[in-house]
Amino acid sequence: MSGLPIGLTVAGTDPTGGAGVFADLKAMHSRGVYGMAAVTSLTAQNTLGVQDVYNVPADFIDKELNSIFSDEVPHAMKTGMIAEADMMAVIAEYVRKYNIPYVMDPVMIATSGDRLMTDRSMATLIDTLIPLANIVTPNLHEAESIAGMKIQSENDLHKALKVFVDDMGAESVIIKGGHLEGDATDYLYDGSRISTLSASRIDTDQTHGTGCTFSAVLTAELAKGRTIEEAFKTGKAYITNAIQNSPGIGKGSGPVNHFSYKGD
Ligand SMILES: Nc1ncnc2c1ncn2[C@@H]1O[C@H](COP(=O)(O)OP(=O)(O)OP(=O)(O)O)[C@@H](O)[C@H]1O
Ligand SMILES: Cc1ncc(COP(=O)(O)O)c(N)n1
Repeated sequence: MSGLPIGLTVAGTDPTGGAGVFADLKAMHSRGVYGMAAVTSLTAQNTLGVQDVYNVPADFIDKELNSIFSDEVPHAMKTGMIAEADMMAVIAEYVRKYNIPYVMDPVMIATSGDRLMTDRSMATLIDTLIPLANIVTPNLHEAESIAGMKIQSENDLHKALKVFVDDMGAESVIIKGGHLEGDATDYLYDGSRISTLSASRIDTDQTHGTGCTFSAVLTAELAKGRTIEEAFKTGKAYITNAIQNSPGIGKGSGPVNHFSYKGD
């Protein structure tokens, strides 16, 4: 039994380290959390886009997770890119069995526009993973696809938040406002109230992996035993700072700075 908090990410790779499991591990490390990673897909991608994807077979993902959980049970976990329904079913078994805090980032389309999840997996995502999640973290487009509605107003946004928790059974949801007009405002709903955190929009295209990084910080904070609300505050402060200090890597939409945030 480790004295160090342990966070697990179950997601795809980005060999340039801006998104996916490598970004998650950096974010967890910088929050003082020991990171573990089970890989769902290998991608050939960079800051310009996704060139190819190689899916890890579901039975091998099962072996990765069995290796981890039979040896040491992490204190919290997240999922990111999960391309296919059979992979989701395998991962859901471990979330159910070990019942550790679980952050579900429903990665569907990369910033570059490339698809990272098949359409036919949507029903499984809704039926098996979302009900197990302590926090679901869709961006605006993912929230529209999952809730099955257009979000064009504050009222729509409130309705969509409620679909995730009241109808689908997640403990809480954060709809991220990276793709809203105006300020970058994120909305948390926990079944009883809606709260928001806002940051001035930073005028930049250096946002590759913001969603992955944000959900990894939430996972790290839950691994330390923090509440959802505390994790949300840290996640928002961390990602705003990380975008502000982006290192300018690559020729396209570059990654954020995983090491610049120095808050508690
Ligand atoms: N230009 C920006 N200025 C300030 N905050 C931003 C900006 N873009 C995104 N964010 C913040 O970053 C976090 C991730 O939000 P976003 O909506 O970009 O998620 P995402 O689309 O899943 O990310 P990704 O780019 O990884 O797909 C949120 O807290 C959001 O408010
Ligand atoms: C392996 C992997 N997981 C997630 C994303 C989404 O991140 P982004 O939308 O910022 O490209 C990605 N590009 N690659």
